[in-house]
Amino acid sequence: MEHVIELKNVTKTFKDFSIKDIDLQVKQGFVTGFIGANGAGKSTVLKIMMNLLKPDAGEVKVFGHDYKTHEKAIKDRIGFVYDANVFFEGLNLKDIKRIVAPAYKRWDDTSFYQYVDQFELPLNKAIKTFSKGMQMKASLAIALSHHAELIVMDEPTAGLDPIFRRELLDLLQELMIDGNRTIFFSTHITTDLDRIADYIAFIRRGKLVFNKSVHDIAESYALVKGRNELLDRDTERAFVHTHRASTGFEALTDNIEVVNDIFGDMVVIEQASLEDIMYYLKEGTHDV
Ligand SMILES: Nc1ncnc2c1ncn2[C@@H]1O[C@H](COP(=O)(O)OP(=O)(O)OP(=O)(O)O)[C@@H](O)[C@H]1O
Repeated sequence: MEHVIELKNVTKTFKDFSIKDIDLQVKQGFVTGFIGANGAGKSTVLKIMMNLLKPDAGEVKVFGHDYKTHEKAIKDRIGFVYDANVFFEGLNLKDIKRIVAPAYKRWDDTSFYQYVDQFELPLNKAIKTFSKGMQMKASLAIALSHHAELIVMDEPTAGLDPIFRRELLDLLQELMIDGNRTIFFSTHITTDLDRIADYIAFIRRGKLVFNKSVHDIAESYALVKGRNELLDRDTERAFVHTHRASTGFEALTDNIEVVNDIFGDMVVIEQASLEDIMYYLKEGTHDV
């Protein structure tokens, strides 16, 4: 099985927003980061992947199976982490463990208590008294304690302090040593992705712009800087988006060869960060 998650032509329409015709395949054994501006549709896609939301049209397959026939078997193999209150607020972590553990075939108590210890979580305090970061850690401890092959997370590092954030990324990297595991997570913190992501999926206004390896992204995109006089209607076509300032222009290209042909050494070409790519593609003039 090459792809653990496959979305085909997935569409979901809300009153003021829609997910349009999403085709997305998540590769097994890799970490894929899911990025996009606020309101681009990341949580909606994650919920569709988790069968918490039904698409209006299209196909969703996880581990090659359909939720209609294999919901329990699929969920057994996924650890899902998100920041909304998944748990009954009045309960403590011990109670929650008692409720959740029997639902999983491969629940591992030792692992659970190890994470509780490592994340310094109190077992007997009501979840509603937990800080946002502690709630995320609790959600993680549960998700990681049943040997999930697929870990799906909605902004797992949001609300975490920088030290724990780094520890979490290290932990996720350790989990990936088992070559069968797959991680798919959304984030706004692109430096997290620089640390651990193999693939990046980028969504803009409900449409998937790309799903590429970090290597391909580094090869495809570049930031170009030069004097404004170099720009005209023709030369500007080499760019996805151009930003002019009084001191000169800065632009994103997805075709470095063409930029080299047109401008030669009259421009400076630099590697584009994920943040640059997100910023320029947000306003981009054409799809890629
Ligand atoms: N149940 C719903 N009913 C109506 N509109 C919804 C519903 N759920 C989400 N939306 C709308 O869909 C759009 C996308 O929301 P979504 O939460 O998927 O974005 P996101 O990319 O996860 O954003 P953020 O980065 O801010 O968390 C938003 O405009 C939101 O208001």
